[in-house]
Amino acid sequence: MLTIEGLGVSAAARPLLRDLSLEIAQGRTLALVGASGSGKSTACAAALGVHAGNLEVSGQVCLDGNPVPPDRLRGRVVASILQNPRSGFNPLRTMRDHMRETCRALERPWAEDTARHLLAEVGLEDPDRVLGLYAFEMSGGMLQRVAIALALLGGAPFLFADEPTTDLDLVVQARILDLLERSRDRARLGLLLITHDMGVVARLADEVAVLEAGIVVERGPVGQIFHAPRHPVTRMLVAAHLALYGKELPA
Ligand SMILES: Nc1ncnc2c1ncn2[C@@H]1O[C@H](COP(=O)(O)OP(=O)(O)OP(=O)(O)O)[C@@H](O)[C@H]1O
Repeated sequence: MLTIEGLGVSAAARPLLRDLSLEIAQGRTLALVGASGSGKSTACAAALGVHAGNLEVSGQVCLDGNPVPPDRLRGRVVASILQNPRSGFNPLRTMRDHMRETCRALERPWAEDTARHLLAEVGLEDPDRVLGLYAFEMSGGMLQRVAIALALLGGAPFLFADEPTTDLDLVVQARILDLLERSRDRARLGLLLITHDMGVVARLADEVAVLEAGIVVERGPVGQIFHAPRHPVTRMLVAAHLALYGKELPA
């Protein structure tokens, strides 16, 4: 069990996130949802110690009750898919170099077959060609998919995925959600899914926490969140989702 305990983030004494506590179990998906600017990405980055330098962070992340510093968490315990994938790639290195380096950093043997298989699983045709490409030769959606393959390559027991499917077309999106679901069910991956897309939440989440202005305002099992949302923000998110299907939230 991975627990985020009392995570607080502030910028120049302005609080962006207050006392966030979450539990992520292996084989389960916790969705952290909220409107744009509610603090979802800040929470994810701060929990992993990859936040901007001007932010002050308090709180801790524990694995089975034991605090783990962010540098020991990243990669080995928690893989991550963060927003803006292009910034995560070295322009002078090929995708093969990135995948090999990930294995080396995690002290895992480099297996090109596994890399190829994962690239095919995220829907990249011709994995051999992709392995030889540089970031500037690839679209944002392709890079997003390589970032997902890289996250799964290390075999960490937990994954923090910040809007993993946002820039992808619907066919690829469905494929990635299937892959995450399979990884969760077969490898017992514990997934923290950060999104504002309630369709993705409905598809993958077991539990949901709703963030507004850096505070969790509602949490519960996914069925309860969709069928009996209480907080106005939750109701707004669910109503917006239902409206896509021409449905309304009961009063
Ligand atoms: N380094 C920073 N310095 C100051 N304020 C910041 C910093 N990073 C984020 N913020 C502020 O924190 C708040 C939360 O931003 P965050 O990106 O976490 O929201 P979000 O819920 O992930 O939004 P989105 O869905 O649009 O990605 C915003 O008001 C943002 O302007």
